[in-house]
Amino acid sequence: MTVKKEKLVLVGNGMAGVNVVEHLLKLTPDKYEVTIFGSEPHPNYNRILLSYVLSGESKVEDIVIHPYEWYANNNITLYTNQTITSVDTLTQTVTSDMGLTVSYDKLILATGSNPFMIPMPGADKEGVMAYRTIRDCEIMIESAKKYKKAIVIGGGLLGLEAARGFLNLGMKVDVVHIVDTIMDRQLDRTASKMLQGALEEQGINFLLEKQSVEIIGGKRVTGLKFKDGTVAEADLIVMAVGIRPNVALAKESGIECNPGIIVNDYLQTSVPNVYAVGECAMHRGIAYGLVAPLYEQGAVLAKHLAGVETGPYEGSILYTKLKVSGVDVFSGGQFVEAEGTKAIRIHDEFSGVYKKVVIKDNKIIGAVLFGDTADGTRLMQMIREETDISGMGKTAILTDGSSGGGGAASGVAEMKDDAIICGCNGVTKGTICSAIKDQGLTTVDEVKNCTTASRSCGGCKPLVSDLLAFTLGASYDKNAAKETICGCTTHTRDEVVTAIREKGLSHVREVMNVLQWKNEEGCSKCRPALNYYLGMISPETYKDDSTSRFVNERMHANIQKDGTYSVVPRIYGGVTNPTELKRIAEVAEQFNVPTVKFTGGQRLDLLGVKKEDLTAMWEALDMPSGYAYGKALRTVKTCVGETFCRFGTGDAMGVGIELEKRFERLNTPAKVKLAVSGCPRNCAESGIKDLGVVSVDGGWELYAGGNGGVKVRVGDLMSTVKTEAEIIEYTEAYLQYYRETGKYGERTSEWVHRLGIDHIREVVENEAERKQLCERMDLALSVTKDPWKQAIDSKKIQRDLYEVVELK
Ligand SMILES: Cc1cc2nc3c(=O)[nH]c(=O)nc-3n(C[C@H](O)[C@H](O)[C@H](O)COP(=O)(O)OP(=O)(O)OC[C@H]3O[C@@H](n4cnc5c(N)ncnc54)[C@H](O)[C@@H]3O)c2cc1C
Ligand SMILES: NC(=O)c1ccc[n+]([C@@H]2O[C@H](COP(=O)([O-])OP(=O)(O)OC[C@H]3O[C@@H](n4cnc5c(N)ncnc54)[C@H](O)[C@@H]3O)[C@@H](O)[C@H]2O)c1
Ligand code: SF4
Ligand code: FES
Repeated sequence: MTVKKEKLVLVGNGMAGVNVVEHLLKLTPDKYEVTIFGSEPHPNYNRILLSYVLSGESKVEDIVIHPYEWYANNNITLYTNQTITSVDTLTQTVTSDMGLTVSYDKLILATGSNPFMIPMPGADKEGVMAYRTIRDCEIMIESAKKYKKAIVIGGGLLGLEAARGFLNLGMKVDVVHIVDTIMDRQLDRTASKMLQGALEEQGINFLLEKQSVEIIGGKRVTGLKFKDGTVAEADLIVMAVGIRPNVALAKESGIECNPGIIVNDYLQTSVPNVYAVGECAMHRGIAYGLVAPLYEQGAVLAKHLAGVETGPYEGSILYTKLKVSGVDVFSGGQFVEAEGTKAIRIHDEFSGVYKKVVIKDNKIIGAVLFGDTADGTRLMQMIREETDISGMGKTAILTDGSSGGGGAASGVAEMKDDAIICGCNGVTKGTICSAIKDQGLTTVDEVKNCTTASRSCGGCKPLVSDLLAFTLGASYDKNAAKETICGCTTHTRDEVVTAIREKGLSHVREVMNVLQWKNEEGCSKCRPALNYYLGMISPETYKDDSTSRFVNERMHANIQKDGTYSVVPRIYGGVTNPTELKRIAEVAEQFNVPTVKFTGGQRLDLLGVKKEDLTAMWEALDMPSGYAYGKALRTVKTCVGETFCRFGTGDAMGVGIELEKRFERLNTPAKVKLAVSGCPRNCAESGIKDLGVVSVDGGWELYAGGNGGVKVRVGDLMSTVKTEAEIIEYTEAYLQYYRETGKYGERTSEWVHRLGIDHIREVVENEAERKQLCERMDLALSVTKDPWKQAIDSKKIQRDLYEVVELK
């Protein structure tokens, strides 16, 4: 006899609701027939990670938690893009805006929150928005292509993450905040001011103690007016001033709300068989706005619905971590000192680290960390477990950053199995330890893939590492928490490079064999990387493995979205002449090139070229390849400099041409762009190039690690030199050091950030080291050949790469 399943309806396809269903499927897969309604046109996704989508670090498809197949595989009926507009609690049915009515035995309301929109005049203008959904994120990304200046109202977590995103999208951004300390709900004054300083350095402008009173403009916003009469310009305004539980549906259905949907310790509402979970729920007077508490609620609700014994949900202690790269901020528990509390503080102004722990009755009740947040999760555990710290020294409570990591140091051994290690994903110590033992996991990455712990904000990584140490004992290699080249190997970039050098390895397959690659064919991540490292280490003897290169590099042309190619001849320093221009024009005509375009790097791009025309075009052009497709030197942008400009103090064109001629064809870990400006007016944009040269009074300044692309970064001043010969020498040393220590695919902006400009300056300015680097660079440059010339001279290359084979 088959038992009839109960009908469970979930309203809200967000993080909290679907998490309950996930638990239920594990606890009692056959008890319920599940139907889910979601207003958004997407399967369940990780809202937290929207900040990474906005900042360009992730794509929308990367943040989906459960794809459509998950619903199908678990027999869940999903209605996306459909909003439930009424609940009839007597007949136990819900009805959607599309007129669909579904009955339930149990109903979960997980409708989340609505962003609070300040009701001021002009708030309905085009360009005024909230930041909550994938759609919002897409609008912000699209707007950044058209508009230049954004204002974010609200200097809380959401506002700051949005502001950082705008910077990455190339917009200028003001953050308007009502009081004089940002993140005032999470940080004390000291940490707040340190954070403000760090974010100002990144480029965010703060307008503090400002009360917004009116949004001005025509149909679309043009500015924001404040109570003090001042106005700030804006093409886009994002309101991030907090959220309100979304209770419209519950209220209209007669379910008690104040202001969130009132629930008891088992998440039951005032109406039988109706539950509420997540940001819409109000538990003991609190509506939470972070995922950790929502998952804690979900775990209790799932057990309750499964009929499994469970304790009550008694509330959560909050902790947060700002997800802005380059700043580490953590806040947890009751971080403001009050009567009866004492605090331990460490404030190292040199390294920009601030740590404060608030203590009451020998127990830690709150913490604020800035600059080094490794202690965060451990301190949270001590807060939750009310650890008695009377016997502990100050350094046992707050590490100095060098001692962290050992299983014992972080106290993971003492934690209970149900202690939550990863708040974002609600993963407990027990789950992680079982997975490590049962699945034979040895790295943090493997734990992430298997359990989802550390998948979101990453704040729990140190603790996951400690759990590996605790579970695997002496066999745990802490370095296994290292960043491997890819999933085919357990080796890091540095280990592979060392092995190539020490073992004298000479081709890609040999490296994979000797270092016991798990996947003997390698993958698109490791093969190009190995090919680069081998060439960098032995430039004279290594035979480039073109099969390990990406298609653009193999073809020496960028493939376009319609399958045609682009041809970009080199124009040194962006300086050309009538003969060259005529030739380019003639070739474009001869080969019917549909589009000829000036690039941002001051050269000409012939677009829409057929594969079979490539070799003949290069031959006709008779110009060197511009390497527009390669991880190599791309362009050297120059201004006219002292030759023509009345402000110029240096020969920008001359220096630029010399640099480009010297380093053309040089393979580098990622693409490299240079620029030379003839005076600090910087018309060649030297501040946002991998190396930017600027003529100043009495010499030249060299700026390192700039980037004007996805992650905009202003270059750091590396050195000031006197002569043009020194520019070449310093650039040689800098680029060679990048070649030798950069990870394949890592731009100089990331590399300079990782190694630190002080370190790079020390290396480059040390005469002995500089000379050695230059020698190795000269060797690398001595063997480069123009790929187009090689193709023109080789019938085999032409046949293998460029001939179109007619299929019969
Ligand atoms: C950009 C951003 C970054 C964040 N970062 C963090 C972070 O780092 N750490 C953290 O802990 N938290 C973070 N949060 C907060 C976290 O995302 C939320 O706390 C969490 O998503 C709330 O989950 P929920 O399921 O309660 O609500 P939601 O995720 O909002 O889900 C509710 C869903 O229900 C749908 N819905 C509403 N009414 C109906 C209806 N009547 N019918 C059908 N569907 C309906 C909504 O469209 C929505 O999809 C962040 C939030 C944002 C916006
Ligand atoms: N990293 C994270 O954990 C993270 C990231 C993003 C969002 N979130 C969550 O999403 C939710 C929304 O975030 P939020 O930052 O909007 O909410 P919030 O309530 O945390 O912060 C809003 C901020 O806006 C300020 N403010 C209020 N009115 C203002 C006004 N008129 N003008 C200027 N400033 C004003 C407040 O002082 C406060 O600091 C929160 O629950 C938050 O915890 C968390
Ligand atoms: S950077 Fe200076 S020298 Fe060069 S074009 Fe601009 S103003 Fe003239
Ligand atoms: S705590 Fe955020 S990913 Fe684990």
